[in-house]
Amino acid sequence: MTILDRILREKEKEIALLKEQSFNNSMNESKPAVKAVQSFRNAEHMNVIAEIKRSSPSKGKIAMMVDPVKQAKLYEASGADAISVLTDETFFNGSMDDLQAVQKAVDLPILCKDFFLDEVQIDRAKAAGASIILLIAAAMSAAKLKDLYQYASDQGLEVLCEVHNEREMETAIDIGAAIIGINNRDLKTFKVDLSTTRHLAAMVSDPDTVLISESGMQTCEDASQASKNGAHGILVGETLMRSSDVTALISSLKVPLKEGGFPNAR
Ligand SMILES: O=C(O)c1ccccc1NCC(=O)[C@H](O)[C@H](O)COP(=O)(O)O
Repeated sequence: MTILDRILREKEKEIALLKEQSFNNSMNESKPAVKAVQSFRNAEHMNVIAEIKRSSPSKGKIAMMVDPVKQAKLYEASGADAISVLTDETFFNGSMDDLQAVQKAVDLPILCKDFFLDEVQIDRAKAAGASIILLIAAAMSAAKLKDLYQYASDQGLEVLCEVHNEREMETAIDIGAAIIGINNRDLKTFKVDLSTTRHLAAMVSDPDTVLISESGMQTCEDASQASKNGAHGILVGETLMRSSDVTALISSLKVPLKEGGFPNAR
């Protein structure tokens, strides 16, 4: 059984519990929905989605003692364009409370980075203040991906549709995903290969698609490579969490965006 299988099995239990509880959607005081990530394509510099990540299955403990609000404020002050909050408790030591606290503290769009398999999780993320959710193509059938994508869009949320291989990219394109995240980390083997972005970005021909290169980003050279490959944004977790100078790091990652977008969009 792969780590992704194990995570998804836990999620099924979490979903069953969520359905037993009833949380009050009307308590949501989230800011008005704006298509923030979709506007990434108009930027001149690389958009940085800075992640709050205490630990991970691949790296173990990263920053267990982090204060998510302090870290989020630092990200915002340093020029991050959005904040990703890992909300899974079992495998990443995150929580929905983290997301809610971060959302109240900053004005940036907030990505709820979790393993979504059901509408009830989308409702909960929205209620906590997320403006973007993640849908992982490897986690579900194409039909389910399409349904959850539609559901989240109907709720006014943006969707980062994550792919890791050609088949998943074809599915994301087929369902009309407006924002596609290319994960350089194979969620089954944990191997990180930044050339995944180059390889899969070449399949995209719709100039309106926003591409995000996810995982393994460490240096401005990595960000430049992602830009050259057509990414409009990068999602950075561990490197930022371990950095002693977040401001300098984010500034260095905001490299110029390649004119004309990704290779096939010309
Ligand atoms: O990071 C992991 O070990 C991991 C394992 C299994 C599923 C998902 C995982 N990570 C979630 C992410 O997508 C990353 O946190 C995100 O892309 C940032 O990656 P990094 O900059 O390498 O921390």
